[in-house]
Order: sequence, then structure tokens, then C-alpha cells
Amino acid sequence: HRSCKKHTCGPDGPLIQFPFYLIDAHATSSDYPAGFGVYCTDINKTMLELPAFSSPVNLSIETIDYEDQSIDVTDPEGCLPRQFLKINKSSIFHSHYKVDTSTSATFFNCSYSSQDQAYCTIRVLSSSDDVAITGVESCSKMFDATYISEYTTALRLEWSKPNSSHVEIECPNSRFRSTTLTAAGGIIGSVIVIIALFYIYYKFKTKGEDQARVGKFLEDYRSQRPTRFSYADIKRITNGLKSKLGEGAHGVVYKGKLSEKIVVAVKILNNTESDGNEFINEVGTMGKIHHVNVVRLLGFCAYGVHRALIYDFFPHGSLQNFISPPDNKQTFLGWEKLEQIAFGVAKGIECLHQGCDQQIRHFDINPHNVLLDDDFTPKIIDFGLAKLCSRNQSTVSMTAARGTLGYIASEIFSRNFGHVSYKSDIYSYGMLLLEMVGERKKISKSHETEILYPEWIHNLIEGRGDICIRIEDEGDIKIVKKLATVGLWCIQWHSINRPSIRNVLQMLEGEGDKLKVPPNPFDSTTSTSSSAIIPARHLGLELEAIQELE
Ligand SMILES: Nc1ncnc2c1ncn2[C@@H]1O[C@H](COP(=O)(O)OP(=O)(O)OP(=O)(O)O)[C@@H](O)[C@H]1O
Repeated sequence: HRSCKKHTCGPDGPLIQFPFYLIDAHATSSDYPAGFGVYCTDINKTMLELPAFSSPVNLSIETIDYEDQSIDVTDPEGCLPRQFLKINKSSIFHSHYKVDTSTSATFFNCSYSSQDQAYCTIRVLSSSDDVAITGVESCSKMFDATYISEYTTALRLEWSKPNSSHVEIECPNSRFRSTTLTAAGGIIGSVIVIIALFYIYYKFKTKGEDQARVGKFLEDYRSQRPTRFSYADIKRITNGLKSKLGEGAHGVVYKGKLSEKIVVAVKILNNTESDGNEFINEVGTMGKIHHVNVVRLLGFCAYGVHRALIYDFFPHGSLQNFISPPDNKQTFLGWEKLEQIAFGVAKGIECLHQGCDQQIRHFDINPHNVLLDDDFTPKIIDFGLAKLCSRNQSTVSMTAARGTLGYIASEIFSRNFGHVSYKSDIYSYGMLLLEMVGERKKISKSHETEILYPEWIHNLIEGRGDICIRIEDEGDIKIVKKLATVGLWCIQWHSINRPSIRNVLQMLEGEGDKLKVPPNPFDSTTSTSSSAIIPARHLGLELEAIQELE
């Protein structure tokens, strides 16, 4: 039967078999269900032809997963949201395919007056945002539509079973194989041969899939976009979630391999309730960031309830291992290296705050979220809290935001301390610097309990008393003082008194002795404020959710 034939477009293309079929001169629409016709391009791309209102929409098929009944498609012209609007009006598309990342919208036709500068505020029901536009005179509703995010570059379509007349098809090949073997070797022999054939087939199939996956990844890597993986891929990459690297607030991290040479870390996210669209948006933002001090997102999985992020693997782990090592192992990197790391982290924050079209605030800068590569170059990871804000916006809604207590600025706890802004990351960065400096004092065990931390930091900056710190040469003390001074500036209680990340970089680039001593943030406030200096990791606490005060 024609439906049992298998094809591929070139050696790396996905397998084309029922319900998909190659559109050729012999196939008639009555043979196959509509919406599953594919064809090969000159450059061996597999294209899906979907019926649409005026003319068919052609999308490139990246993978087909017959077990999960899903395909990943992209638009060869790079505008998937536009193509989606077209196919979305087709009833054939809806009867066969399901998309879990779409959002509903209503389109209005509005007339404008250039003179009228009054603002009109539109409440967006699906989010907490209002949109303000000027000069609107009147609007009338045009139509309702379903759309996908502007950041969506690949779309997962799940197909439901085609109607029964097509499901019942039996492939003569398999029947032929079983009867011949039964006659030739009896039941036991045939079972063994079938198992062997299945094993060989499985090996080849897996190898082929692995090659296709790596090929797709390399293609995406060159074009600087994250690859979308299925959950089956994630399981294969991590060898069945075997090697656990650790667990954080957002999920569990596993070590994995994309190929023999490409080792990765896969973060399986806990929060499976998060809206697929929101997740894809975030992935779109993360995928655009390419900076030496920010971890590059290599891939992601957003399929049903499964959400995962794939990053490069960094064998040294996080900065935390080097400033407060587990089991107090001797892992001191030296003050020069620590200074370079502090500078690199600030550069990474600068990229997030100012380097991209959209300002990105991390909201969870801490030593666990700074990974170190082979040369100890720091890489900021974990954009679970990153929210997109346009450049002229200075505050952001923090409902349901998370962070690590001790690294969280006062304004995140309460609006009384001002608006949440990019200065909240500066606070967390300051805490990171102070922990880098402060943890070293623990090398001298005998003094540990005698000196209060705030007092100790001020003694250090002002050169008073015994600072109990490991100093190898004269330059070291300068570095320590500089890091402590910048750290104290960054944790000023009111965000307005904290420097911007550019100022931080200027301070770190300078000699350090000319820096003004910052006001002591522990003097002017109550005892509650000074408790914030104790890093939460030491208290074993995590902040669950922060309610925004209106
Ligand atoms: N790309 C990576 N390479 C190597 N190790 C990693 C990588 N990503 C995470 N890890 C390690 O996996 C563990 C868990 O990381 P994860 O980011 O989930 O937790 P966390 O940063 O400790 O907490 P949180 O999620 O609250 O920020 C950490 O020990 C971290 O160092």
C-alpha cells in the first residue's frame, strides 16, 4: 500500500511516513488526509504544505516525532507569526493539528487625530499591563484571532489521529516478513530474528535521529538561535536524566551530551504550569543574548507540561564553590582572579541592563548564578526572573518574582523603599562582592565569631584593626578594599544612592584608593535592615513570592 512507503528528503531529513506523504503526481487527495502533504526542496529541506485561506502555507519541517505525534516547523522566510495567522483560519488545520503556545487577541480598526494628544489607555485582559496610545478618536472591532509570539521561531504542531479509514491500514511488508519467517524457522527462530531486526533498526534509527539533532543544533548555533528539542530528545541527551548536577529553586539540572564532543547542562524546570507562550517569550529574549559573561542558551524544550533549558556545561560549576567551598576545601583563586571575576560579572550585568534592545533585569544575581568556564571567566546564568522592559521604563511589576534572600534589595520587599528597578540587581551584585571579600575572612577561624560583619567591612575599608584576611602581596589589600568599597556603594539602602552598572565598572577599573568611602548602610536604619547582610544560603531560606504593594 502506498501509505506504508517511507521517504526522506536527503540523508539528514526527517522520515516521511504515514500520515505524511510526498506530494507527487500519483497521490490523489482521496488517498491521504489533507494537511499532511510534504515535498522536498532542491536543498533537501522537507516542506509541509498546509491549506490556508487564499493559497497554501509552506513551512519547513525540522523534526517529526511519530511516537508523540508532533512535528516542529519553522518558516523559511523567518516570519512564523505571520504564517500562523494565515493557517489559523483554515478549518482543515484545526481538525488535524493542535498548538499549545498560541494566544487570543481581538483586532480593532481605530481612527486617529494627529492634533489630539490625549492619552487613551487600553486594558489588556490577559495581562496586568495597560497600553497607552495617543490621538485615538474611535475604534470598531474587526475580528478575533489567535496568534503566536513575535519571538517564536519554531512551532510544535501536534496531530490528532487521522480518521479511521486511514488508521486501519496494515503494511504488507511487516505481514510478509512474519509469515515467511514462521514458515522457515518456526516460532522461536522468528522471535529471535524479529528481536535482532528490531534491535538493528532501533540502533540505526537512534543514530539517525542523533545525527539529525546535532545537525539541526549546529545549524541553529551558527544562526545564533536556540534549538527546540522534544522531551524525547531531552531524555536521550541526558541519558534518561541519569547524571544530576544539582537542584535549585526553579528545577533540577542534569549533565548531558548533544554529541561526543558537545557536553551540556539541562535544566528541567519545575514550574510546569507556566504558560507556553510566556515561556517561549522568555526563551526568545534569552536566545538573543550573546556576551562573553552571560551563559548562552543553546536550546530549549516546551512540549506539553515539559519545560527545559539547555546550556553549555561548565565543569568548574558556580562561583559559590570558590568563595565558600563545600567542606571548606582550599579553593582560593587569588585576589587578582577574584577581581577579574567581579569585573566580568559587572560586564555581564551591563550587557543585560544596557547592551540589548530590551532592558533585562536578572533579579537573582548571586554566586550560585555565576558559572566559571575553563579559564575562570564568569558567566551569568538563570534568567528565570528576567522580565522584559522597554528602555524608558524605570519600574517593573514584581508580582510572583523570586530571588535569593540576602541578595534581594529592600524595595523588592516593600514599596516604601522605592520602585523596583535595575538598581535591585546592583544591590545583589554588591552583596556578591561583599560575600567574595567576607568569606575569605573565615580562613582565620579563631577570629570568626569575634567580629561583626558590618563593623569588619568598615574596619577593612578604613584600615583599622586586624582584618584577618589572606593577603599574598601588597597589591592584594588594594583589591580587597576596592571590592569592599564598591560592594558597600551597591548595597545602599535607597536605590537612588546606588551606582549604575557603568559607574560600578568605572570604579572597578580605577585604582581604588581614590574611591570615596560610602555611608555606612547599617547605621541609619533599624536592626531589620542590618539583618539583610547575612546571605540567605547561610540561613537556608528562599523567598517564595513577593506581593507587589499598590
Ligand atoms: N551550565 C552548567 N554547568 C555546570 N553546572 C551547572 C550548570 N548549570 C547549573 N549547574 C549546577 O547545577 C546546580 C543547580 O543549579 P541551579 O541553577 O538549578 O540552582 P541554583 O543556582 O543553586 O539555585 P537557583 O535556581 O535558586 O538559582 C548548581 O550546583 C549549579 O552549579
